Amino acid sequence: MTSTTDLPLTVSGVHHHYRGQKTLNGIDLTLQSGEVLALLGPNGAGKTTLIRTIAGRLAPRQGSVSVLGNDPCREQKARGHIGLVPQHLALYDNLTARENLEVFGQLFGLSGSEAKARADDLLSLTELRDKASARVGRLSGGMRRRLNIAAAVMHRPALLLLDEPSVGVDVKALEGVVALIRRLREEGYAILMTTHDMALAEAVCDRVGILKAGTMIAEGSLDVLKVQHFGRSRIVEARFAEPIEPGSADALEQLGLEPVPEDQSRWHGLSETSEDILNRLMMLQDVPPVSAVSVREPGLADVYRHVTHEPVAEKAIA
Ligand SMILES: Nc1ncnc2c1ncn2[C@@H]1O[C@H](COP(=O)(O)OP(=O)(O)OP(=O)(O)O)[C@@H](O)[C@H]1O
Repeated sequence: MTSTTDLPLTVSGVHHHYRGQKTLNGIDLTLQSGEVLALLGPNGAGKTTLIRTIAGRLAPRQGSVSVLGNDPCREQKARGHIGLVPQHLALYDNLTARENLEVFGQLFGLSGSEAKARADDLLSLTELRDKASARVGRLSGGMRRRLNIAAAVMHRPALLLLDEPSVGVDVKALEGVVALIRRLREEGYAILMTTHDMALAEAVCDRVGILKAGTMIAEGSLDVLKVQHFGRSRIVEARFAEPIEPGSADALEQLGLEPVPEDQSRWHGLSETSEDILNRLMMLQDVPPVSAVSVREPGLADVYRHVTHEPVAEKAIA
């Protein structure tokens, strides 16, 4: 059996509150080396509070956090096992990419020559070699995000915490961030990231945790969560030419459909045998014309909507 001392992260019964308002309500979590866990949840769910607690920036009111057997709040040694990339990037804009990495290396206790060698390796890993001498202020959002991730692993921590790694990164540049997270996972980093971006989470995570009002309401691999919440059913979705008026909603609800929370012209429901529902949908009168229908396997966005009863963020897909 793996003990707490071997694991990059063990969170046990963590509670936190701000001025009497509960923000974390008994969180349990473990993370193995080479595993990526995406922490999802609506605004204010407690994701950043949990990341800050794990990083040792906030003390839990109750419960404990262990990083390779050390408490990040009390033991400096634990902080040496953690790399943190905050949502708002922490880089020196007037220094070059290479200089930034070297400065971070020295802050983490590497010697000058160690920091140089490690910066070289990480410039290659992040595909920023040709930008090594460029000032950070001149780099794109995606490049800066990759560089900040590199800075956070200069000292080879066991645990990497990424708070909203897609912020400031456009859709195309996100591929570079995805590739980097995958490479770091292959190198054995345990990675915990918060995100609102379902596509990013689906692309890189081994497990998902969904927080709502400080409670972990779902946790597991995406495959397990899909079976738990949808069994063998698939998602049937109809897109209408116009939003549905209240008077037409009954007919759709009788088919077992409900509006997609973030888009009232899309209605969806679960079905094991989709043909029947599709035929009945086409026969409906007094509803606007159907412009598209689809039948698909549930994805992370569907699991998220199902357990949180909240819309998925705009940028997310499906
Ligand atoms: N410094 C603070 N003082 C008081 N309340 C706070 C503080 N920081 C966060 N909170 C509250 O704690 C709760 C959890 O906030 P947190 O930032 O952890 O959520 P989040 O899931 O990261 O949200 P988002 O997705 O919007 O970043 C919220 O109700 C928030 O208002």
